[in-house]
Amino acid sequence: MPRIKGDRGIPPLPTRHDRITVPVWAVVLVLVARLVRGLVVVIARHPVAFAVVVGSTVLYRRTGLLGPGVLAGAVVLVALAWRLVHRRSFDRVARWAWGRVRLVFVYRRRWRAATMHCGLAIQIPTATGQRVTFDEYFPRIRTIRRSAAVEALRVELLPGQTPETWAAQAEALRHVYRARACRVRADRVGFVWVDFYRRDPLSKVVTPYPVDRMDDTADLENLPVGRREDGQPWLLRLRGSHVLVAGATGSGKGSVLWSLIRALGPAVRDGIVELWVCDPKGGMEMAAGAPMFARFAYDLPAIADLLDDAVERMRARADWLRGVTRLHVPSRAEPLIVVVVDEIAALTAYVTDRDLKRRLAASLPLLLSQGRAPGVVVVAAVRDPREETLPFRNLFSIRVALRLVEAEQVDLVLGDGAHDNGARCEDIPTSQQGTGYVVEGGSAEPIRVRAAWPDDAEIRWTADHYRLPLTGEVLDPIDPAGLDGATEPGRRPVPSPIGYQWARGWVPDLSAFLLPRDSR
Ligand SMILES: Nc1ncnc2c1ncn2[C@@H]1O[C@H](COP(=O)(O)OP(=O)(O)OP(=O)(O)O)[C@@H](O)[C@H]1O
Repeated sequence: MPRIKGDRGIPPLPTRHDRITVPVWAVVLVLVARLVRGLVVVIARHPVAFAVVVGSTVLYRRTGLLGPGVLAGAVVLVALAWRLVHRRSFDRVARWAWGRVRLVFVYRRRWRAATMHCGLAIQIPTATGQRVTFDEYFPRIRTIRRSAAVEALRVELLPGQTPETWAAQAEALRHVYRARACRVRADRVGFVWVDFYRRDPLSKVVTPYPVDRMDDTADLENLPVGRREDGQPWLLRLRGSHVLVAGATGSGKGSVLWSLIRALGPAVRDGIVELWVCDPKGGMEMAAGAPMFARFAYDLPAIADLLDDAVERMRARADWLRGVTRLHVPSRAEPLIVVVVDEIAALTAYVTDRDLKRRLAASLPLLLSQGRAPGVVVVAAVRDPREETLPFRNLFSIRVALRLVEAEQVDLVLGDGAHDNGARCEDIPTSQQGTGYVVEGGSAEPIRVRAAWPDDAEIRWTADHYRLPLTGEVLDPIDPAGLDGATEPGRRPVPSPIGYQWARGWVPDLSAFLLPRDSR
């Protein structure tokens, strides 16, 4: 109901203004001033283009067609030489230049109409005595960034707009600019990035990345496991994160796990990562990587033991690190323990033995809630992400949703609103295995990714090339001054004739006979 006795002023009524006579010289002066202002703005916005136009015109006037022709030839030759000598810098500049061209001739050309028809421009009616006109305000494109797959516009929001206002119009903008997909990302306050995806770099199988040169702990925060929709590598931050991969049967969960294991190869070989692998599906899926695994269990009792040991190790480490650091630094003496579980639902929902069920129900949530800081992280795959099968899925900080059967499952895996934000996992074609969406560290925006596909030969090569050190190495005793390389008190260096880590995993666990009790 409109208020009748409010404190708001009465809106101005349209009135007919007095007719004012303006001298011709004043009109001409205003027009010239506007022209000069427009010219200055164009020069300020496009200095390079302006310089090129002026330079070419001057050259043409002085030399005829010869001058510009020679100049163009010289430019082409220099560009070719540059491309041959330093392809990377050439590509960067070429991308920038082509981006400017696209900005002027594609985006700016249709920008006013696009934003007006999508409701992203603002019209304020102004009435005079004779007619009603509108003051129009258009959002400004501040910059463009271009890669092989995506063109991103940084846009300044108009008053009253939020990133959600723009996200709601992403589909309409996609059609205006004939893009394959359009997504909106929030930038710093007052700005958004509007990403127009042109090519789909995920339509083809992604070949595994070279990982040979990864020998630094920093790499554990940037493990290349596939490709992102913008064509960049999909880098996974494993140190300090638990990872959940959900997907229907045949969606390619295995390729995510194997790409991750493969990326960890150099760290496994160097002893700064230990893989503790549980395959409740009988061991067939993961057995090929056994030479890399510090522990490998494929029946429920063994898996329960493995998880109990992981909890014990986590607690001991947490006691030792308390007050020293907030996040464990992996070292050869105290490696990052990566507990890989293929089909975690087999440990949470399908266990019938009451004792095992109790042990598993205790150890898994403990690892997930407390393991991050002391360097015991869990990477798990699941087919059915419902509450009944995976009650603690929110404890995973990185969640990947591959092809899913129902749209409702998307928000279960990636968090509320992910489906509305573009994660259409139910629409992923069955032929695009390994493709999905990832949400990291509480970000609301799902990123479309595809895992690399290491085939059987590649997995065999990886397992062989990055197998565990076979000879037990005598590790330095505790170094109280430095954390890196320090040994946890109570865990002593392990000399072993057959290789300590090897003995604890694939072949029967001989540590019970070989090692003193406190070092197990
Ligand atoms: N990233 C990928 N790129 C291309 N093809 C893939 C990819 N991942 C998997 N595939 C193909 O899809 C098939 C099924 O993959 P995978 O076994 O990893 O699925 P899954 O989700 O683990 O299935 P399940 O739930 O039955 O274990 C593979 O045999 C392979 O042919």
